[in-house]
Amino acid sequence: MKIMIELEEALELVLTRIRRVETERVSIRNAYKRVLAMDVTSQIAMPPFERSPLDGYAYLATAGDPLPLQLNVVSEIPAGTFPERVISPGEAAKIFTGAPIPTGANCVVRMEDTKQVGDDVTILQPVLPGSNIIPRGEEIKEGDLLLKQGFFLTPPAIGLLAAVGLDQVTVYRRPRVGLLSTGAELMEVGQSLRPAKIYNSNSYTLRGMLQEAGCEVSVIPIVSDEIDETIKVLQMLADTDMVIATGGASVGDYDIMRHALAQFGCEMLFWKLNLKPGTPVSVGQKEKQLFFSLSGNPAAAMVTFELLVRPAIRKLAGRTTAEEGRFLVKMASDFGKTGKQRRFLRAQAVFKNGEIWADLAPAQGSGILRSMIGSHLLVDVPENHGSVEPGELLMASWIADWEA
Ligand SMILES: Nc1nc2c(c(=O)[nH]1)N[C@H]1C(S)=C(S)[C@@H](COP(=O)(O)OP(=O)(O)OC[C@H]3O[C@@H](n4cnc5c(N)ncnc54)[C@H](O)[C@@H]3O)O[C@H]1N2
Ligand code: MOO
Repeated sequence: MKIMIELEEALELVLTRIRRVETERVSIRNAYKRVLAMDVTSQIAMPPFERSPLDGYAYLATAGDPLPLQLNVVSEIPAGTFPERVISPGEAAKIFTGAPIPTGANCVVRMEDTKQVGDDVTILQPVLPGSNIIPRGEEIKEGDLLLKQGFFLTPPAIGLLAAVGLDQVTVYRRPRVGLLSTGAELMEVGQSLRPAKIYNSNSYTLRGMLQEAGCEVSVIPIVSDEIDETIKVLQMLADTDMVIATGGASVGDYDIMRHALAQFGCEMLFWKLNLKPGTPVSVGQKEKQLFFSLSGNPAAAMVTFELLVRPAIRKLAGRTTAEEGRFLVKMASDFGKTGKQRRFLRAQAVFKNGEIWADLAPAQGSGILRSMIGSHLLVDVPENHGSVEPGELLMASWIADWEA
């Protein structure tokens, strides 16, 4: 097992082990935030017919039309009505927005530039041939590739599926993730706090992050620091794709997680990342299941979730669209960095003069959950960097899917 590796190496080790989940058919009504498992091509053109973008009159325009132009209104075409009547020279059809252009007409003049009296209309502002006609297939042609496999279905994407008449799509099933918190000091909410105990918060934080990432989550209430009990719990999670445990990850006598994983039959990929917070991460694999043992420290667990677990879930879920990129931010605060290790700092994004400034959360301790409230960014301070100065440029990434 490798010990103390770089994040990038850890990501590669983990991502090569991940096979995306199987597929299922769902109604587009239930497809929001699901991942497409098929390429979607359109069977129809959109719009399926030439149509009018405005309310007015359709007629056959020529370059030398007199001004004003007198026409005989021979039909009316509301949206949704097929125009049977062919329009001959000297005739016009009263037409409404979204209605098909009648045969024989080659333009639409807007209502405001006309005057109708009885069956006669005067065109006060004649238009050129071709004016105000939306061509068939303006947006989509038959056979167009609309969305690729791996696309994360957003509201406009689902609207697009509806626009071309698809009522069902093949998507990847939701990843199933098991979550457990270890620690003899932990208590569940709803009980009064006993001496030397704290409430379990990690299960709640991570459950939300997993649900937001589109996972089905099985939460196991608190597990003690016993290897045997931990193995029993891991057995209970046999039908999950991934298990995330917090606590018991470090070097103490009660830090049993990686030993439990190994005894359970996992191949251990690595232990410890060369970064802070969250150094003592380990990852194991048993058959198709991946196991992440994260630090019990609440902020450290969230940061390593962002850095390592989230990309793994994206791949498991079948997503292929680009991850949120990294970008330069200007530091709005200083940070007296003591250790040599690479450090990820939590910061609020502040927009000033068209630039993104990173205003650091006041407390950066691994256990300080409040530092994640209102933090939008993880700022990457390289190894051996020394203290961070205000105005300095550093790389950062968005902490996905959160709002302040
Ligand atoms: N001698 C050493 N000690 C420690 C080292 C080290 O290298 N040598 N590493 C430190 C670092 S860095 C970290 S990070 C922590 C990681 O500890 P564990 O992953 O083993 O986590 P625990 O000890 O179980 O818990 C740490 C901290 O977080 C609290 N906690 C745990 N679970 C929860 C939960 N579900 N909800 C809320 N809070 C939780 C726990 O009570 C501890 O206070 O190890 C250092 N030690
Ligand atoms: O790696 Mo730990 O989270 O720094 O304290």
